[in-house]
Amino acid sequence: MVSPLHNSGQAELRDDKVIAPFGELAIKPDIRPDLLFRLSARLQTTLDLSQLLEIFCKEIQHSVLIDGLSYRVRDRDIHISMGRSSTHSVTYDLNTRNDRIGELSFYRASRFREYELANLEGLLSTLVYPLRNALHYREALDASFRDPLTGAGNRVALDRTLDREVELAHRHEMALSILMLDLDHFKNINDRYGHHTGDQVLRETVGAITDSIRQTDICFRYGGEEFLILLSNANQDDALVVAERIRRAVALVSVSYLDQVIHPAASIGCASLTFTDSRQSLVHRADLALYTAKGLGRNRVVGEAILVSCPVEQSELDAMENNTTEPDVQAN
Ligand SMILES: Nc1nc2c(ncn2[C@@H]2O[C@H](COP(=O)(O)OP(=O)(O)OP(=O)(O)O)[C@@H](O)[C@H]2O)c(=O)[nH]1
Repeated sequence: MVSPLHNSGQAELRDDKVIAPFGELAIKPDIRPDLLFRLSARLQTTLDLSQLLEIFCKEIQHSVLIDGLSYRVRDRDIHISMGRSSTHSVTYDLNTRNDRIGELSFYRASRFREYELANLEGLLSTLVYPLRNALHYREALDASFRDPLTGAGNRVALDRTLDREVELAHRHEMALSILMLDLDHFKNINDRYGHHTGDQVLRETVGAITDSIRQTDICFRYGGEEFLILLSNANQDDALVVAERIRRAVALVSVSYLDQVIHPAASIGCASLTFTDSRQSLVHRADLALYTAKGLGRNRVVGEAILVSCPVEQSELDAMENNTTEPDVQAN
């Protein structure tokens, strides 16, 4: 499985596999063939990164004792740890010819001996390809839950996430709010400046939204120019504060078209989970709040308190429909 070690200190795997660099190695790995065989068979059984590393961590103990390991892929925001981190560690930068597949560190209370490092490196050779496949799988999975234009979560992701979050919030009696955001007069932006500019506005809007929320909150593209923002552990007051922050951030978005600068505006409706809410009723109330925000003149945030204390008649909404602000356009 593993070629002899070169003087350069790199262990090269057959085909295109390379683990580099290993440092000054003089000792060849001495691993029982049955262990290598079983390890590589077990690593073929899953595409889940955590499971893969768990299998690896458990199986290699037959050859090298470790207290824990940690795997990190910096540019993909992946960090998985298991076991304990101890005083002594050794870190490998894992690569195939075409992919950098992250850093793997092993921890132990006592120093690693040379022959143990040689064995670790031999064992790593069985992990490289399965790890690369698991990373590709995770990438594909991520992509299938993302809107390709804006990078926001798509409807499939929304359906799965919202059901789960509503159930969890009910079970643990935790607050949960959603914001329904719709860009104002977006059709005019498309009509005047073209779809390409419209697309750019959508992308920048999602950037402004994600910069305004916590990492645990999620932005989904609900429809064309409509977004649903899921705020975990946020009650109505929290949600209104976040919504206003988002509204302001969207108003600061600027997209250039020839000598003009387009500033979009957004209307936002908020709804917070009650004991009796289902996912559908929660979304429906956020939609109603959004509808009210549009009716009240757009470019504003409306919470449920307004719906309760100041119901807006349909006739009023219709009258207000004709009296609204358009996207702001400035000439340079
Ligand atoms: N550029 C671009 N436009 C889109 C996309 N998806 C939907 N749209 C456009 O979004 C526009 C939505 O228009 P409307 O539903 O009339 O809403 P609006 O003009 O924003 O008006 P209000 O919501 O009432 O303020 C339509 O012109 C759609 O073609 C997209 O992916 N890219």
